[in-house]
Amino acid sequence: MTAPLKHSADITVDVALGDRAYNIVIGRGVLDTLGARVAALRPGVRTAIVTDRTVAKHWLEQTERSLAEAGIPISRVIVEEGEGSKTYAGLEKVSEALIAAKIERNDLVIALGGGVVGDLAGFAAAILRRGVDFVQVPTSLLAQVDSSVGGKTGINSPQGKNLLGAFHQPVLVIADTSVLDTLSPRQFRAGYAEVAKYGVLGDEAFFTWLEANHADIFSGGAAREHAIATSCRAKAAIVSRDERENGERALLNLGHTFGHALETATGFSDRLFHGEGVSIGMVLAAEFSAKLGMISEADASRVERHLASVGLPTHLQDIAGFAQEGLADADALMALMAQDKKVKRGKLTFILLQAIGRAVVANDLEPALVRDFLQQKLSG
Ligand SMILES: NC(=O)c1ccc[n+]([C@@H]2O[C@H](COP(=O)([O-])OP(=O)(O)OC[C@H]3O[C@@H](n4cnc5c(N)ncnc54)[C@H](O)[C@@H]3O)[C@@H](O)[C@H]2O)c1
Ligand SMILES: O=C(O)C(=O)C[C@@H](O)[C@H](O)[C@H](O)COP(=O)(O)O
Ligand SMILES: [Zn+2]
Repeated sequence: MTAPLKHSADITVDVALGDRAYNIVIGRGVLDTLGARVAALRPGVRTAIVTDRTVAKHWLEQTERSLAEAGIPISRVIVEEGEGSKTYAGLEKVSEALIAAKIERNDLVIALGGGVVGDLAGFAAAILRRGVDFVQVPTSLLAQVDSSVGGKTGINSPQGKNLLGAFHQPVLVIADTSVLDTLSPRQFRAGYAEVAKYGVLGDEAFFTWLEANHADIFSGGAAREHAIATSCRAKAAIVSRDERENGERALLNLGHTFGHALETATGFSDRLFHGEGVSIGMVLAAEFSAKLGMISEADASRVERHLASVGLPTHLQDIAGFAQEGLADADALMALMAQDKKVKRGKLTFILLQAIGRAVVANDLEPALVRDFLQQKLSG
């Protein structure tokens, strides 16, 4: 039994990317330091905050106050919440608003929100006047542990997840853990899937720690900050070694080949949040690894048990409306997975497990093997 953690002072994690390096600042209340940090980083800058309606209701005033107190001019763009904004239409809305606000090349876009706002605002910043810097202020658990770090930005196509985008690193990430207090339990849980992912893919000791400490993470204890910082360190380390996913970074995609296909099949709707798709996808990846003889059935069950124990969906049948057309159909899911960005010369790439804490990139998998596995899961 480990001693309970105490709430720590702010934690800073460096993302070591040479001239694109930046800090992730994690802690309760760090949102109030945003203005001073931005002013120090970019004296005289003007900003445009991009956020969604729900986040604006809870956190826009405090964000604007911090910037205003540092004398920073602000304009704002507010989009609808949810994946419906991570679209061509959402990108047009944000881009045109930034142009109308006369955001110049040396100004800053501030993404205040979850992964949807971060990906959307980051992509708009990447293409506005061929590239404007941006700051991530992640407000969901998922965004604090994953999407705000690493510079993947983009939007969805009706044909697949994140099919349009750019690598565009933020210049600063401010992760105020107190903003998570207003996040819904279902959204918090969805974000937890990406936390567990770091343990499953590369850190068995962290996974074991999560098994013992998840209740404290969910109730807002000090374990929460530790989990967020550990996740950010893991992602920062991988991204700094392989910024553009030529190799090792693909490990961060554990569960996503299946998960993204499921999100697309459910129309990027509330039937399945991204983290929920990752949860089911991670279990499928573990079970597929077991079927291929790479890990034991017991290890695959251990992954499933932990995710299920926090209330995450872990089976295809857990998705609302599972029996509807498209989902319970192995060929349809195979067709969706064919659009995955890891596909090379038409061949699927999967992230599989050699152990809990040791994921590997598997290229060239025989499609029939994947299809048979899916068929078995769909009818099981
Ligand atoms: N770029 C990356 O590396 C990366 C990594 C993981 C996920 N993603 C993407 O991130 C998206 C999912 O992100 P998400 O789970 O944050 O979803 P999201 O951005 O839709 O946020 C979830 C919901 O919670 C609300 N919300 C956010 N913060 C809140 C707060 N503090 N209080 C109250 N409500 C709050 C939002 O309004 C929204 O309704 C997906 O599109 C996924 O593809 C990107
Ligand atoms: O940062 C990465 O790399 C990831 O794969 C993190 C994922 O959690 C995230 O969902 C990412 O957006 C997926 O990337 P994609 O390239 O498969 O769209
Ligand atoms: Zn993800």
